[in-house]
Amino acid sequence: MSCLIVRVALDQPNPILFDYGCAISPAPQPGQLVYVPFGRRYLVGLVCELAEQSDIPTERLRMIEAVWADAPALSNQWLALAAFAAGYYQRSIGEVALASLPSALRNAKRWRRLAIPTSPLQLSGEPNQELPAVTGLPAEAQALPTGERTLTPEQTDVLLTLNAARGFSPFLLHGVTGSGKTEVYLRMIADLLTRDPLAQVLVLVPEINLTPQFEAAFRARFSAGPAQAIVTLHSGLAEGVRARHWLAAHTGQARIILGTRLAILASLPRLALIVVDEEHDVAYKQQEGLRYSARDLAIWRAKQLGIPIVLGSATPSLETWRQAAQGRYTQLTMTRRAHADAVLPSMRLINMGQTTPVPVAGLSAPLMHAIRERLARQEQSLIFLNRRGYAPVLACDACGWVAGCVRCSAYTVLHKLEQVLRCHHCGWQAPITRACPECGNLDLAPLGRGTQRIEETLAALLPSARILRIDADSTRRKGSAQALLEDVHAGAADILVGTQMVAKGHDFKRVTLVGVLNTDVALFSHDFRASERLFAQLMQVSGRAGRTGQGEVLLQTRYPQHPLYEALTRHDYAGFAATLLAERQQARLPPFVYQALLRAEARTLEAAQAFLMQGIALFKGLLGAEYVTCYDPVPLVVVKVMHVHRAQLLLESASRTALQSALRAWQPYLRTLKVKGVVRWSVEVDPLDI
Ligand SMILES: Nc1ncnc2c1ncn2[C@@H]1O[C@H](COP(=O)(O)OP(=O)(O)OP(=O)(O)O)[C@@H](O)[C@H]1O
Ligand SMILES: [Zn+2]
Repeated sequence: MSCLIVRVALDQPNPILFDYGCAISPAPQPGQLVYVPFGRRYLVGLVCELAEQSDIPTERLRMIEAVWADAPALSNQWLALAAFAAGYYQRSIGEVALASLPSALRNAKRWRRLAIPTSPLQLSGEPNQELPAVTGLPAEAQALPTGERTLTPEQTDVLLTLNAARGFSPFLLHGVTGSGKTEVYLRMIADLLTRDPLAQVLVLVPEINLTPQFEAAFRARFSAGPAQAIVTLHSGLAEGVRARHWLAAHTGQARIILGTRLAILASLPRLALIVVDEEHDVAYKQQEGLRYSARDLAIWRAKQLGIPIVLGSATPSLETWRQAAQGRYTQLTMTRRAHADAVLPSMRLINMGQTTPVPVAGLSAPLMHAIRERLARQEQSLIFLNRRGYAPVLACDACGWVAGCVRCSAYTVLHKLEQVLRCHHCGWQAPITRACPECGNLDLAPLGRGTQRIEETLAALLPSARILRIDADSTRRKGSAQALLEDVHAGAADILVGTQMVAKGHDFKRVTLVGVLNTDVALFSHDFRASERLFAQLMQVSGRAGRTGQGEVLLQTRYPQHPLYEALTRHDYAGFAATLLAERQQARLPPFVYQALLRAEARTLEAAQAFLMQGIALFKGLLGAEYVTCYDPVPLVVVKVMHVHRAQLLLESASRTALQSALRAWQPYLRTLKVKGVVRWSVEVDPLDI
C-alpha cells in the first residue's frame, strides 16, 4: 500500500519542501503544523502540499510524528502570503512561515498547553457566554462618549472618501503632525465593523511600547466589546501571551489587531482593512533574519485580499509619496492641526557660528532663554539630541589616542553614570580609562555630547528644573519607557532630553518648546537616504511642540542656509520631497531603481571580499545579468563587529522583475560557494542602509 506523502516546509535555508510519509488519520491538510524528524532532531514544520508519490525511496522516507489539530489550519491565502514573502525576499517558505509563528507554536511539546479560543464563526447558533455578541462591538463603540467629538472639516472629508472604499484601495493619508490621524483610523474602523461585525482590522505601529497612548485610544473607543476583541502583537509580549493573541487573531476572535511589523505575517482569516501608522518609519523594516518591509507586505496583502489599506504619515517615505504622485495610491491630505487652539509650531534656526554670548556646553543663549520662559510658565520643553551616552568618544589630547571597542572597528561611547565605555555595536564595555594607554597622559577628555551630558549640563544650569532623559539607556528595563512617558504626560517633568524615541508619534499635550541639537552632521552623510530621514525626523520631533496651543521649535545649526532647514521652517514637506525625488531621479537612485545587497561576514575582511568576488563571477554568468548592475564589493562602514568582518556588494536594476529573477537564479550557485573563513552570507532586497 502506498502511503500518503506530505510535503512540509521547515525553517531551513534550503528552499525545498521536505517529503514525509504519514500514517496518522485523519491526514494533515495544507496549513497544518506537524512534528517531524529531521536529521537527528525533531522540528515543527508546515504542511504545504499532499502528494501520492515521492522521489525519496519508501525505505528512506521518514514519518510524521504528530499533527497539531487543535486549531484550524492556516488558510491558503496565508500560505500564499508566506510564499510571496519567501520568493520576494529570497528565503525559503519555511524560514518565513515558521519564523513568523509565536515560539509556543513552534514547540510541539507546548501544543497541548495552548488554549484555543473558540471562534464565533464555528459556533454560530450555539450561544456561549464568553463569546462576543458579534454585533455588540461596533454598536456599543458608537455610543461611546469619545464618538461625540466633532470632527474637523478635514477629518470629515477624508473619512467620506475612506468609508466609501471597497475592494483593493491603497490610500496615503498625509496629515501634518497633530492633524488627528488617530481619530480618522478609529472612525474608519468603527464604520467598517458596523458594516461587517466579523471583520478583522490590522493596525500597524512602529513601536507599541513607545506609544501606549495610541493603544489606550483604541481600547477606550472599542472597550464595549469583549476583552479578546482587541489584541496586541509585538516582540515585547511574554511568550504565552503572544501565542494567545496570535491564536485569537487566527481563529477570528480578535477583531482589531494592534501590532508592530511582525504582525503583518499574522493569520487573519477575516482581514478587511489594514492601517499602517507612521508608514515612513524605518522600524517597519526588519534588519536581521528575514529582512522584510512590513509596509510593503501590507500593500501586497491588501491587494491579495482586495481590501482598503491606509498608510498614514506627516512625512511619508519617498517611495510612498511617489506612488501617490503617480496615482497608484489615493492621496488624502490634512493640513491643519485638529485641536481647536493648535497651529503648527513656529520654527527658528539659531546660527551657532554667530551666537554671542558663546553657547554654554552646546546650549545657545536663545535656547536657554526659551527653556527658562517655559519653566516660568510651567510648560514642558523637549530637547532632542540623537546621540545617547555622555560623549561619543573619549580621547587623549596629547597623543590623539581614542578609546575603541576590542571586538569592533568602532569607538566606544562614554557613559558617565555607569562609569563605563560602551560599544553601541556589540555592547562590549570596560571601565573608564584613567590614563591614556598609549602615552600615559592623565588628561583624557570626552569629545562631543550625548543625552547624558546635556542632561547634566541642564541640571547644573537649571537646578530647580525636573529633567527626564528618554533614550535606549534610560528605558532598558521592561516598562520603564512607559513609566517615563507617563511622567511626561502627567506633568511630572519640566524638561525632557531624548533621542528619536521621543519623536515617535507622541501626543505630548504640555510640550510647547522643542530644541534640536547637533543634527548638522547628517546633512553631509554618505548615505543617500540621510536627508530624507533627517527631514522626517526633524518634522516629527518639531511636531511634538504646541499640540494644544502655540508651540516653538529652536534648531541650533552652523548651516542655517541649508535647503533642508529652510524647507523645514516652512513646514514644506511636499516641496522638499519634490527636491529629493528630483535628485534621486537624476542620480538614478531608489525609488527610481531597485536594489539588493549581498552581504558576507567572515573572520577576515579578505575572506568576505573573496566570497563576494566569487559571487560576482557567478552573477556575470547568469541569464539576464545584463539588466542588473553589479557593483564592486565594499567593506561596511563599521567593518568589524564582534570580531567578524563585514563586506557587501550592491546590485541595482531599473526593473524589479529583472532584479528578482536574477537573484533567484543566483541563489543556488551562491549556496555552492565555499570560501574559507566565511561565517555567513545573506541577500537583502530593498535595503534601507547601504
Ligand atoms: N476632531 C478633533 N477635535 C479636537 N481634537 C482632536 C480631534 N481629532 C484629534 N484631536 C486631538 O488632536 C491631537 C492630535 O491627534 P493625533 O495624535 O491623532 O495626531 P496625528 O495626526 O497622529 O499626529 P502625529 O503625526 O504627530 O502623530 C490629539 O490630542 C487628539 O486627541
Ligand atoms: Zn563592539
